Amino acid sequence: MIRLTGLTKRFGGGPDVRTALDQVSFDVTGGEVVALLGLSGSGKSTLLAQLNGLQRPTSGTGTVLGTDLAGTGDAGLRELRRRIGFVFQQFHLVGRLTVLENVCTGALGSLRGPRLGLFTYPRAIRERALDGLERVGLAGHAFQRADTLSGGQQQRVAVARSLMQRPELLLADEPVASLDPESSAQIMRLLRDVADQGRLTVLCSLHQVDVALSWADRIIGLRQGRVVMDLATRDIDRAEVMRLYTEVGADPAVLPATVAPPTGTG
Ligand SMILES: Nc1ncnc2c1ncn2[C@@H]1O[C@H](COP(=O)(O)OP(=O)(O)OP(=O)(O)O)[C@@H](O)[C@H]1O
Repeated sequence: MIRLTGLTKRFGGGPDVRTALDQVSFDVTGGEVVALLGLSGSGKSTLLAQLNGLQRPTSGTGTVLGTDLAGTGDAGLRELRRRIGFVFQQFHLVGRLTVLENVCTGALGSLRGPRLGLFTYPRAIRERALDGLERVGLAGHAFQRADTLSGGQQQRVAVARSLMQRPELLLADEPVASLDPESSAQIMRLLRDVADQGRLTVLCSLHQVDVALSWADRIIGLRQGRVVMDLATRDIDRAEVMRLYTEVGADPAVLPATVAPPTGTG
């Protein structure tokens, strides 16, 4: 599903060069649910942007769903992105459109030409979008303007929209950072259900250690762009994960041993 070997990403050059990812190596197998943890600036978003081909690595190799991240052209990377769902911290819904139409936009990658208005989408797409809303518990809000929903509801719509692509891999970048604890729990349960029912692989960056521990099969911890922790959640305790945040000045090389989780953690 995912194989990264020595993946490095640098921004800028000369004295201002910034290494966002430093020799990142790990594999993710199908159906795994992985939380990415680390301080602000540790490289989580950059890693997700590498995985969906939005940014190219500076060095190292990476393969996602069989696509070589460094060696594939722009068209090939666009094709890869059609197979990957993405959920962001900001939901990016179009506020003036109905909830249902927002979900339909998730299918645009498989349609030709732009669509303006719900009824310009094929009926099969509208039906699938409605099923998706049912799944996230919002079918009753289908014809409401998206900007009339709460933040938690909007994020559920965003999840339904991302599933319209029938993704093989779902990447989420701090999907609950702007939500209250109850809405956060709902979204994480939803992502877990979606992963379990669809045998979907999920990688999700998070700032909430407890959410990650109760939700993920595996935790990958980053510090200054390096993987310093890679453990199955069942083999890890909270104090160990907190070291990612507390030993701020520590050299990443001396942080908790990187332990590859056993295969089949999902
Ligand atoms: N486009 C860019 N140009 C220059 N530097 C960048 C760029 N994107 C990220 N960086 C730098 O790379 C490092 C990693 O950033 P990244 O956004 O991946 O961290 P993060 O762990 O996702 O942080 P946060 O939790 O705050 O979202 C940071 O030092 C950041 O300033």
